[in-house]
Amino acid sequence: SFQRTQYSLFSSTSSAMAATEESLRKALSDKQSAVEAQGNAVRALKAAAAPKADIDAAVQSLNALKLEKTDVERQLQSILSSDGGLSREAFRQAAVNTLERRLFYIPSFKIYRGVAGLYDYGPPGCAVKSNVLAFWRQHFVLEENMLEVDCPCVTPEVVLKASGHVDKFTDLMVKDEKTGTCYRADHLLKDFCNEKLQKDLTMSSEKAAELKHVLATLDDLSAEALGAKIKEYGITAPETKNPLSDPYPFNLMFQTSIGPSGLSPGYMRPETAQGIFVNFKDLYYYNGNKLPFAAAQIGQAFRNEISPRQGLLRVREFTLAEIEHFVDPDDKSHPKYKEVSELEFLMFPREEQMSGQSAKRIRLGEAVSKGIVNNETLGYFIGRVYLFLTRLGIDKDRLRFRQHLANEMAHYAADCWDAEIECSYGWIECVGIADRSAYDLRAHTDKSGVPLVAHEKFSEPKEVEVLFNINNVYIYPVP
Ligand SMILES: Nc1ncnc2c1ncn2[C@@H]1O[C@H](COP(=O)(O)OP(=O)(O)OP(=O)(O)O)[C@@H](O)[C@H]1O
Repeated sequence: SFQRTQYSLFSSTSSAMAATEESLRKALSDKQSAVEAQGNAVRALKAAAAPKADIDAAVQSLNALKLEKTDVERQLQSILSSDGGLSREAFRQAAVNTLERRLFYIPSFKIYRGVAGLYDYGPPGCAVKSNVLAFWRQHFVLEENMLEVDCPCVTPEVVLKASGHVDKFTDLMVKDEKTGTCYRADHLLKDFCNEKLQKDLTMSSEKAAELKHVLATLDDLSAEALGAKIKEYGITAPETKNPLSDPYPFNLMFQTSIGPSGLSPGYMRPETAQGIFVNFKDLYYYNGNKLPFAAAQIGQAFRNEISPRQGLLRVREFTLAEIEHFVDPDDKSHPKYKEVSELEFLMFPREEQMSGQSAKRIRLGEAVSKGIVNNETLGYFIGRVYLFLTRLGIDKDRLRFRQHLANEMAHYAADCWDAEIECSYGWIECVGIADRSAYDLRAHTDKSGVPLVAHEKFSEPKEVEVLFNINNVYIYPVP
């Protein structure tokens, strides 16, 4: 309850704050121009040796304008650091100190000075975690009759090669050119934009809009584009101010080898989903060879994050709870969709992000019928995640569903939405909901040679034409 009371101090909604901020920035830039013009007028009067009364009157209006400008500056400053009088940083520090003192969590291996991104849960932390997981299991696995599995964390290379993780599970990294310290390139750019927006009161509204656009499209930037922005804004290493290298990809998986020979490479799994995909054939059989069905898994995931920060929000080992729902690609309706279609909450479609608008309240049914959300099944899970998070106690005004930008999604994905929660670190992704098409099943079918497919029995026999390209053995089923 301590936490909820403190958070309720941050009262303004972010969209109202954004509108006020924009109008204050505009007012400040108008006042700045007026002060400059009046200053020029005073100088011109003095140069022309105008009568003293005229000069005094002009100086008086200049001073009045300066006062008005200072007033707008103060208002802008106050909304930029606004949190009801309690600084977010100070509040967070107080919360962290309390949680650590009461052993909700403890930096792992503390007596050896700890390891960044690794944490232990103490007794109350274990109790909270176990309650959250029990509720997750109840809300998703039991209420939806999902098939739960529990697979190993150590995964042979072949599985993660097939899924694309060995080649593509990377973040863009930059290095301090003198000390070699590593940073995540997009995080440095994000911090730069946020700090500028908060602290640079003289920034024009055009520049502010540009930085907001960079923030909105950050996940969309290629290594080259990120490098160009870092250079353009003169971003340097945070601690030393040394120049930074160009961004380059770093694979986040912890590598290991399985067995004593060292000949069988493996990785600590970066997600639990692959365990479900490789078991598809048996799970489908267990489900009576029928679609749709869902499988779920709760377990540890490991990511060698470049520079873990933000406490428990970005760590190197964490518990993931994942669901894979398998559906007929030609029929993505959901029998229980009606149960969630009337829910209304904050959604942030990609169009709004690109044009610099804020998230808005949309009825889920409307988002699906207008095609903003790609299909009913995806919409159903967005609704279920909304119910899960709000029943867990998340404030619905600090919860939004943000659609991935086109390039942010993997090429095979049809649509992706992140549930984001606004906390003292800003909007943080907590759940990812994606229509991944049949990419993973197809990839494991190709690599393993075991067909991970479902069959549909038509009520009437159908005649289909199949074209064979003998050279490449491509098969084109004609619907
Ligand atoms: N290092 C981490 N520590 C804690 N939670 C994480 C970490 N990485 C991802 N998550 C959480 O796991 C969920 C699923 O992971 P997903 O693969 O979608 O993340 P992601 O999009 O790769 O994350 P990001 O791009 O922020 O690194 C995310 O929604 C996020 O809440």
